[in-house]
Amino acid sequence: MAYLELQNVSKGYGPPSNRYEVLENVNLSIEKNEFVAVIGFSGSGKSTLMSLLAGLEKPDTGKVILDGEEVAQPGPRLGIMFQNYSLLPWLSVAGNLEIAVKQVFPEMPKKERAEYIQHYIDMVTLTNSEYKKPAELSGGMRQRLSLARTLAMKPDVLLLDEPLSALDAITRSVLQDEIIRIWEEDRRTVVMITNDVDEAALMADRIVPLTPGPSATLAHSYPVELERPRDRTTLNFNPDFKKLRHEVSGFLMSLNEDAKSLKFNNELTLPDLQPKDFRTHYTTVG
Ligand SMILES: Nc1ncnc2c1ncn2[C@@H]1O[C@H](COP(=O)(O)OP(=O)(O)OP(=O)(O)O)[C@@H](O)[C@H]1O
Repeated sequence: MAYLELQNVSKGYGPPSNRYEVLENVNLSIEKNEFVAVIGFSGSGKSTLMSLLAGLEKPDTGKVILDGEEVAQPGPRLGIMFQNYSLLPWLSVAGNLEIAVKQVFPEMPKKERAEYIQHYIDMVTLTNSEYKKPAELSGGMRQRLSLARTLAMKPDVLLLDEPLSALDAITRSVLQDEIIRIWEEDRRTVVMITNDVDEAALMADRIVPLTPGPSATLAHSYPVELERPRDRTTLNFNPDFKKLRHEVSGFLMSLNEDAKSLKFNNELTLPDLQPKDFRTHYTTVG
């Protein structure tokens, strides 16, 4: 039996007269300890998919199942890292971590908690920024803090919504390795959204494209059968990696073409009416 599952999930927004169907009939089965990368276009419904997995949104139809039980609300087993960071603005870097750690590990002694928090601050290279508030951090620093907070809570399932998108290439590589290390050591289950095929192939066991919206759905999976540990420096020369990248990118490009032609076909045809020349019908007053 799958560990985490989306069963025929559909979700839309708006009243029936003006409904926007974001996701339609989405099915996904994830094994325990699996690392799945979902890749898709902007606005296709990736964050909506994450919110459904996290129990923050309810599907209109279908079910989300974790470990045999329906996910009805958010809980500590499902840790989501949002794209918009959702940090508490009145708390420092350390404070944002502390409130999360206290919530999940209320019994942890104070000294151990301080060390634990420092470990995560160092991991995401925010050392010496412990007392800064979120408003004093750059976008990338906020993203790293948000990642540290999600990782420190040690949820069974890590739901990462484009966790590394705002980072420079070097920090991005460091944190990619860190996420892989945590996933391997702690044997978590990970669902990560990314728009980067190379990142997905480097990190995941499986890549699942999301088709463009409206009514987006998950396409067939691409298993990533590259040996671990994966070395980013040699991966570019690996024929299996090149083949996978070519296949996934080609599929995404074909989806994009389909989406464009869909939009073209959806263009409104206006009625063939000629405007009346009002001057010939009405005389002006005065
Ligand atoms: N609460 C909401 N109410 C109404 N429409 C919504 C709501 N949340 C999302 N949408 C719409 O659903 C669609 C998908 O949004 P979503 O944020 O899930 O996409 P995304 O793939 O994560 O986008 P991006 O890549 O730009 O972050 C968009 O058209 C968006 O406007």
